[in-house]
Parts: sequence; structure tokens; C-alpha cells
Amino acid sequence: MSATLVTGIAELVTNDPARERGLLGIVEDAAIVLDDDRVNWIGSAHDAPDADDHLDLAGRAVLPGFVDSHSHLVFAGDRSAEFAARMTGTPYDGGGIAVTREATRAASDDELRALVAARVQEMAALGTTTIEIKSGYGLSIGEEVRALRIAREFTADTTYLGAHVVPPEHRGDRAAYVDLCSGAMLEACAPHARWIDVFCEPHSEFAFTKDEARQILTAGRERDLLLRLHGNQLGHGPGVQLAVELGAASVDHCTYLSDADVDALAGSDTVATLLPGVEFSTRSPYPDARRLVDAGVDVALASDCNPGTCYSSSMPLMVALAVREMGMSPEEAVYAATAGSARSLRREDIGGIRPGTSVQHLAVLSAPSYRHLAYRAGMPIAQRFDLAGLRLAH
Ligand SMILES: N=CN[C@@H](CCC(=O)O)C(=O)O
Ligand SMILES: [Zn+2]
Repeated sequence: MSATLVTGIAELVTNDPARERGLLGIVEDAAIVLDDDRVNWIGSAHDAPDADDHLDLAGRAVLPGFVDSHSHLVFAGDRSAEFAARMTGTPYDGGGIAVTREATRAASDDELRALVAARVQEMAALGTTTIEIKSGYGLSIGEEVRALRIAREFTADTTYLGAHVVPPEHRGDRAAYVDLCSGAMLEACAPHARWIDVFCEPHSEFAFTKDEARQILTAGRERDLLLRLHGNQLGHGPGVQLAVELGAASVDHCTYLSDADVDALAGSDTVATLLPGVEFSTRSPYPDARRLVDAGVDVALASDCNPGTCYSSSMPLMVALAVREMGMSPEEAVYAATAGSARSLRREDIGGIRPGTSVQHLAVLSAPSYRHLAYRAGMPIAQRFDLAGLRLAH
């Protein structure tokens, strides 16, 4: 085993409230000791023990890697024409999902795998170290299993989203598709998934009603899948209440919330996952994160990277939007993009830095403070913590 002492950390974000400062548990002028691929010690540089090797980061910030707890990376094609139409006033209604389904079906396994790999690489380059990936552009047993198998090559947090939209061939008989999603398709997909999700949205004719979503999620729970839900994206609706009722780990979007929705979330273990890239890319009103935080709701930030509503996986962009447009402080936004989204995935091994944390779950900034993520919006200042690369750079 070889130990490396890392110093010159202007700010170490631990997300440990027992540490020195604030929500983010910041240690200033910090050091960490890495034993091979694990954090072994963290604290003030003045108290740091000796180690075999030494790396001086010369004033950078180190933080937990971003946890992108909501993405749809397994797709082919793009919908830039649909994006352009939205920018001139055509509203989003979920209908384009069927377009991506055709492009995805036409792609070979190797083509899809290469597309996902490239997207994962883009995410790593911006400091994301954990990704949840959904199926949902297959919408048949074979295609949903294929998407989940490919997603599993990149993450343990795979999500079965057969109930993304009702596909065109089932629009005359929605009940049959809901039965498929909660029956044979679920059986085939469950071995490849940790999570189940449904697009529950009364404002889209393609998405699922509260009762349909309940049937599918309940069946998933019986197959030992954990629950997440797309809810309250396009207008007020039942998604949040259903997620809380079923004990879902997360309800995602939460763009339109009633007081009763906020109260329900505040009294629950369900995380409200906000996806500001969607509002940015669909020119929609942003969710009110301030209202949720003030009510005591657990809030997460994620990218929702997908070809329809947000073809960006930049977590620094999501942090900047949350601060600029949604009333979060920089501290709250960074916490939501790391500890908050780790909580939404029910993961205790990520989202913070403590002895035992894997180096693979660390990020580093070419800046002295987490505040720069929002302050220097659009700049590529966050990367995964790559010890070999950092050694070369310093
Ligand atoms: N709203 C449902 N699903 C995605 C969009 C998928 C698409 O349009 O391709 C979302 O989270 O926004
Ligand atoms: Zn989504």
C-alpha cells in the first residue's frame, strides 16, 4: 500500500456537519491522505501526518464528485430541430420521445455503447463521479432490456423506465401497455435495474396518469425495485403526492408545486430532485428551490441529460442555474448536487468526503472555492480527482 499526502487544498468540502464550517463542512487549508484508492485521513494541513508521496494542489478546492441522479443517456440521434421549434414558442409535450425511440432502435448495441461511453466521459470531465441512467427509449421488452444491459456497463444505478410514454402502437389500448409495464416487461427488466420510474404527467397525452403510475410502481416495489418518479414537470399534478404516498426515494422535476405538495415532501423521506437544465432548455419557469429548502425538504440537483428537454450533462451548469434562477445559495446548490443527490439514490458511500471514501468519488476545482462553480458559470473548472493527472500538472 502506498500513501500520498495531498496538501494545498484551499477548501475541502466534506459535507460533514461535524466538520469546521457550515452546511458543507468545509476545512480550510486542508490536507488529505490517500491510501491507494481510498481517503485515509482528512484534516488541517498543520496536523497532517507523513506519507510516502506528497502532492501540493497549490490552492485548489476539493469536493465530493457530483452525483447526477437523473439521466437518460441510452439514446441515439438528437432533437435539435425540436429544440429550435421550442425556442420560437412550441411547447414541450413529450411527443418527441417516440422520435428518439426510432433512432435508438435503429442503433446497434456497439453504437449505443459508444454513445453512452462518450456521454459518461463528458460528465467525468466536468466532475461527475456517479450517474444514474434510465431506460425509456425502447418501450418494448427486448429494447428496454437492451438499454438497461448497456446502462449497467456504466453504473449500478440503473432505472427501468418502460413507462416513459405510451408508444404509438399502444395508444388505442393504454391499459394493455400499463399491464405490460407492470407485468412481463417488468419481469424481464428487473434483474438489470435497481430503480423503477414512471413519467406521471396529466399535461401530456403520452405520459401516465396517477392510477397507471401507481399500478406500475407498486408492481416494481413487489419486484424489490426502489422507486423514483417524474412528477409535476409540465403543470400541477399528482406526481409528488403519489411519490410520497408510495415512499419513493425521489420525485424529479417538481416544477409546479402546491402548498400541499411542499408540506407532503417536508414530512417525508422523499427527495425533491430539481432539474434546472430542463427549464433552461425548454424556456420554462424554474422550480422554486428556496421555498422547498425553507420548508425543510431534502433537495437534490441533477442534469436529466436527454435529447428532448436538456441535452447537457453539466452539473456545474445546474449549480449555477440553481443559484441564479432558483434562489439557492452557492452552498445549498453544491450540497444538493452532491449530498442531496446521493441521498436521492439512497447511497451513503458517495456525496461526502470522509475516511473510507473512494478517490473515484472526489472532484477537484481549478479554483480556490466551491463558490466559483456558480460565480464562474460556464467555465470548465471542475474535474474528477485524477491523482496521476494532478501529479503531472503540479
Ligand atoms: N419528461 C420526461 N422525460 C424526459 C424527457 C425525455 C425526452 O423528451 O426525450 C425528462 O425528464 O424531461
Ligand atoms: Zn427525466
